[in-house]
Amino acid sequence: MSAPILTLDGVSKRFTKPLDAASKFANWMGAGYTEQVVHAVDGVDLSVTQGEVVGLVGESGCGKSTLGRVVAGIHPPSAGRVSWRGQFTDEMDAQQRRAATLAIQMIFQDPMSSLNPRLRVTDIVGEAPVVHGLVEKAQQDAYVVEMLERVGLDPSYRRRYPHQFSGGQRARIGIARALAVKPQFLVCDESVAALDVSIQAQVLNLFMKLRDELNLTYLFISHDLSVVRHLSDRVVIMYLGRVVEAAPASELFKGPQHPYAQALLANVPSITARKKRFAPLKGEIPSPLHPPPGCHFHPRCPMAGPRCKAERPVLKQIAPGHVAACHLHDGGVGALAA
Ligand SMILES: Nc1ncnc2c1ncn2[C@@H]1O[C@H](COP(=O)(O)OP(=O)(O)OP(=O)(O)O)[C@@H](O)[C@H]1O
Repeated sequence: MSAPILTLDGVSKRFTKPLDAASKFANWMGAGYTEQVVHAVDGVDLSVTQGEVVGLVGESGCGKSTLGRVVAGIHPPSAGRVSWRGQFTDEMDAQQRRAATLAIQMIFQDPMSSLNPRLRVTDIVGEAPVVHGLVEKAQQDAYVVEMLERVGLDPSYRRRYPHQFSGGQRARIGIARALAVKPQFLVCDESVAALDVSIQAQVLNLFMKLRDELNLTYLFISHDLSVVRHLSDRVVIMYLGRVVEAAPASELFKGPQHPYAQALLANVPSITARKKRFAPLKGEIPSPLHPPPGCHFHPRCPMAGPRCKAERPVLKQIAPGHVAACHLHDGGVGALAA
């Protein structure tokens, strides 16, 4: 296997929030709460190789977008390190950081809110490559035409504004804007979630065509397991800020090993129609303000034992390229480690 181009090593991201009304009231009663800390991402290790499509899945609020933003350099990690093409991002000089920022682009869910409504498409797509010196000002228009053609948009519409396009076309404008700075790695955050199913399929096909044409690598964030299954070489499952299982897509969908992954897959009718092997997921995801101790999933896990309440499971290899963080695969859930 080739060397990874992106590596996350124990990456965490915490956000501090001011006290809410309930906590302030509790303080008035003497509770002594200080600021609240959201543990959005908690000690994630991840490597991605050139040309890979990694699907990142999990319930709402588990930290997928935050992790994607750390990868794209939008959020600095609170702990741990990110390395891009063998170099730690916190050791890069300004020029190297700029190159990495251009190389890793993020495509967001809602193109309407991520495209400036006051700019014409030609400026949305063409400004950044000129600002970053990738294209001469005199070449900007021809370059925009090339980018729009690449994503399947009629370039004669380039003087229009975002609101004059359909949802699918706006998604393509967002993709053209990202491609215009010649990225190598795309973080797609729910990039097709807002689209009708038939348009989704077209945009997913475009992502795959671009991968082949431009040798792109993807971190594809989605809550939709059917989309991820269709697209990904490897799937990473997150629960409350942590990776609980990662495996080649075909292997994961055939035989998920972590009870959370099993429950998540059981919730997808298209995957479980023929075989009802696992019980669907029950209960609410706990708050990342107060994650449960030990295995974060233990309050909802049908297999949890005393060890799960006390000890954080680590990722263990189950098969080549297949890891899961569950005590069931690491000595059992029954007794506390000595
Ligand atoms: N800037 C921020 N400030 C404070 N809390 C944040 C911030 N960004 C995210 N969070 C919190 O971090 C946690 C993880 O959020 P995140 O958006 O990464 O999850 P997600 O899995 O992408 O969810 P969704 O699928 O709903 O987008 C949530 O509890 C969220 O409220």
